[in-house]
Amino acid sequence: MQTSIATVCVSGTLAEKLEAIAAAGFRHVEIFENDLLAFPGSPRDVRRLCDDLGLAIVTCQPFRDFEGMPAARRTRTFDRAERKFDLLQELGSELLFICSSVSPEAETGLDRLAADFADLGERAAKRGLRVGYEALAWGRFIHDYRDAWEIVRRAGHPNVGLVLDSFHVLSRGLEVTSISKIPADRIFMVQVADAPKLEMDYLAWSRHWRCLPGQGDLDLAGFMEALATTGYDGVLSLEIFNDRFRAGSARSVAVDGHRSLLWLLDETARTRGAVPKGRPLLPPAAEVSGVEFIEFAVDETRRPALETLLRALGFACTGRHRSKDVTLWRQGDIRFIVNSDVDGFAHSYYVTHGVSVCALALKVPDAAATLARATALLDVPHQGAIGPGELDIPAIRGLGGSLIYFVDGTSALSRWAEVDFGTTGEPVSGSGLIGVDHIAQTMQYEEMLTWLLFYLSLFDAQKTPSQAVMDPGGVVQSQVIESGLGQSAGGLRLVLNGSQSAQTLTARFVQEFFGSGVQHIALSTADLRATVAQLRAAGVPMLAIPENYYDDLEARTALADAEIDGLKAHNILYDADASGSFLHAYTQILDGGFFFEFVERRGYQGYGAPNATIRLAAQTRQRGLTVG
Ligand SMILES: O=C(O)c1ccc(O)c(O)c1
Ligand SMILES: [Mg+2]
Repeated sequence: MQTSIATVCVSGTLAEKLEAIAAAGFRHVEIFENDLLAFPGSPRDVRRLCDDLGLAIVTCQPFRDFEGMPAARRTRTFDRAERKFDLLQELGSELLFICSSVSPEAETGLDRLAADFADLGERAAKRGLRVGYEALAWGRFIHDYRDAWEIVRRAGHPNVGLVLDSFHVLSRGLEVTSISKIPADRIFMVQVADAPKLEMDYLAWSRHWRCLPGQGDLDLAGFMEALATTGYDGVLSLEIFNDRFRAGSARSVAVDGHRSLLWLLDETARTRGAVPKGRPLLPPAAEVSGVEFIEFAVDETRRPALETLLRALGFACTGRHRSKDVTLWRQGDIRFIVNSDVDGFAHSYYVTHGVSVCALALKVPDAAATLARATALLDVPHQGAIGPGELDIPAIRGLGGSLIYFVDGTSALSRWAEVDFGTTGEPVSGSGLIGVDHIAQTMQYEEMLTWLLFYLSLFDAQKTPSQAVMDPGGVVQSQVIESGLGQSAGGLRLVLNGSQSAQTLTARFVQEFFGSGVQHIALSTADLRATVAQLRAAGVPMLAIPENYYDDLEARTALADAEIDGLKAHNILYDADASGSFLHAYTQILDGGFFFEFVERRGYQGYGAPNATIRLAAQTRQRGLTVG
């Protein structure tokens, strides 16, 4: 299939849209009618623009309210279609795209509608053009692709075919098995869009809430599977009407769009076990089995404070880099790197963001294959300066320009700590911390779908339903991404947070950090009370939780009084789900808006979301922030 995108998906003028679409690697484009109407040049100019950018125009759509017009209007409607044929020929496109009528004047009857298409097909054939028919989910009479197909079938004209649009099929919950019975050469074009599951009318849902494949809840895999069964090998075009995309960066949406299609095609080929011609399978989605290390960027002046904190948290400096001003800190299975080297990536990250997490290293089965997959999905590889004898760990750009390194257990990369660092011999006493439980990244609200797609397409990972969390300054959207269910379960847990309200802590972080980045890291322990007691004794500033919270716990849970007193004494929050219970506590917000969380999971699978409001209010109080 050939990937394509409709100009309606991205922001800007038509020229800007086309430029962004070509820059993202597309070779086919659908011009949306309004973009053409608003363009201050002739259709031939648009064609030239596309030619120069290497873009073929698949269609200029839609053509509305064609079929079923009463006799008095029929001639005029056909004249309108002839004018559209003229336009298409000027654009160098051969497909007239008709969406099902919503006209109050339209009449129905499958044979009656088929006759209109047969006549139009004849006119199209004379010009070497074709006519495609799409059932809109809110079409007056035709809103089911199976009816549209029946009309196309009865029209019985080789120049009349069906257009499928995943949104119109899946939003109505239509079965997709009938797609697999349609002959491939009768399908003239396919559009894809995902969408979150929402209870609203089809038109508003479609015009504002469509999103890229993988970002929503529709069963696109099932749709693609049925389509692939037909042997269809034509155009697969994104048609996304989305308010966020309209306000976002055209370049970024176009790249995300291309990525989503490459991913969708790869997933489809993979589940079918059939590799399409000219499109080799990508290396498989990486199963992340853990966080290998987390790297902090600092400078000489801020380094002592960070080291004091790490020591108080129970970490020991176990390694010193052989050629750079970089140290390795360990406790349990947690490895932190503190980078205050004045050359290189970490330093430039520090200059922009201050003390911050500048890189994450993830444990994958095959680091080279993961880098190859990332590159095929249009990620940007990063090549840092390599010191003598030092390992070259594969890396790509992640959120806010930070890095994601890939480390595997099979190549020389597994020995990065010994190769790059000399040991200090410092023993680790520890505070009971065992591993990295999850990493929370704070970003602009508009970027959330980008990073959701980024992680879901690169890694073997799932999303859980997005949650709205109340901050004293507004609403924060929170999106969890977790690595697969098999061996890598729990290997990667990420929480993406974004907010449209300027006064939330989330939004303030993005402002003060000068961009998006890691806002907190949650570390696990088997005994949170003991860990917190030790941290407090070592002087770690913990976040104070109000009494009322514990009174409420007493009222709504079956926890014993003594247990609640223990939680209260340590400022520990509590949650439970069907699989177990969860204790968690936070440091105060530290330098740069960053903080740590400490968690004890007792079979529990969530993230303490019901407590997020309490935590955000406590942090707002800690920082003396006012809202209003
Ligand atoms: O919202 C619409 O009107 C509209 C137009 C053209 C399409 O292809 C479509 O799916 C929807
Ligand atoms: Mg459509």
